[in-house]
Amino acid sequence: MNHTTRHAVHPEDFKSYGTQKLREHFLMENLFVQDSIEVVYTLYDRLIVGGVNPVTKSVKLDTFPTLRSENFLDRREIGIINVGPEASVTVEGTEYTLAPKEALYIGKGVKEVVFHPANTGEAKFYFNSAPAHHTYPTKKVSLAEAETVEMGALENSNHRTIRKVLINSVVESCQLQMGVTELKTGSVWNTMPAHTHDRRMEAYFYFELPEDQMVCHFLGEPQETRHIWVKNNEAVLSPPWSIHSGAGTSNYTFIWGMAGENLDYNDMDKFPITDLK
Ligand SMILES: O=C(O)C(=O)C[C@H](O)C(=O)CO
Ligand SMILES: [Zn+2]
Repeated sequence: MNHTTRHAVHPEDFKSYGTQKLREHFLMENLFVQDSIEVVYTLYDRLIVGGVNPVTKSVKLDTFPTLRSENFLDRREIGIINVGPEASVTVEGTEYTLAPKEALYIGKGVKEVVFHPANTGEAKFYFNSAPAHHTYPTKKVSLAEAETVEMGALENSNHRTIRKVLINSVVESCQLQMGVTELKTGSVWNTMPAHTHDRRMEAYFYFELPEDQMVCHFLGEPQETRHIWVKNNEAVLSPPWSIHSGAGTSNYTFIWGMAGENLDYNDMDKFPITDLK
């Protein structure tokens, strides 16, 4: 397992950041390394962002020094979404086969989680993990079980399907929420009108983006926005004071994950498009 730490940034300092510093603090590249688990430990609600790419062998979710716990999930919960071909995850001996984009919630206290290679193609799992003080049961969630909403319109280049897979109407969790948003062909804008939610931080992971295309991801306070160019299979952190919205040079899919003060997806402050700066 390889792990790095991201410290929290003050919005006043953020205003002075150039391209390199923005990328160092907010962009998460190289989340998939063969037969390894890549972990970014953030100081935003202590959310962990991770990627697993088991190819030649199964890979166990080990603890790492920052956690100072015997097992990764001793004081945490985790949400895993399959971003590769069908592949399975074993949780204390029970195997869960995940079709593409299916999700698995695993509660606090589980001692053993193992990610397995796919039968066809390269398995890839993306995960978010947050501190937890209560144990909720492990649950697999299919896309059909997700709370699904259609948003936007092709005329505004933002027609998309938001699937809330790990959300409190579908699965019990302490603070973690995750979902999968798919842009329709011809639509490129996500999360517009943009919003913030001071009560929760968020991370976006972009995938199903052609290798020669990119997403221009916008972040910052609504009247002090900056951008980061993001490639396929890369993630971006969004502090609670920041908008998180992107426009791709093609359509794409992304996973959003949140942790913080509440579990209320609709608790967000939307900004009129014409107020953005
Ligand atoms: O396309 C969207 O809009 C989203 O998917 C928005 C995210 O779900 C989000 O930002 C939740 O806070
Ligand atoms: Zn949001």
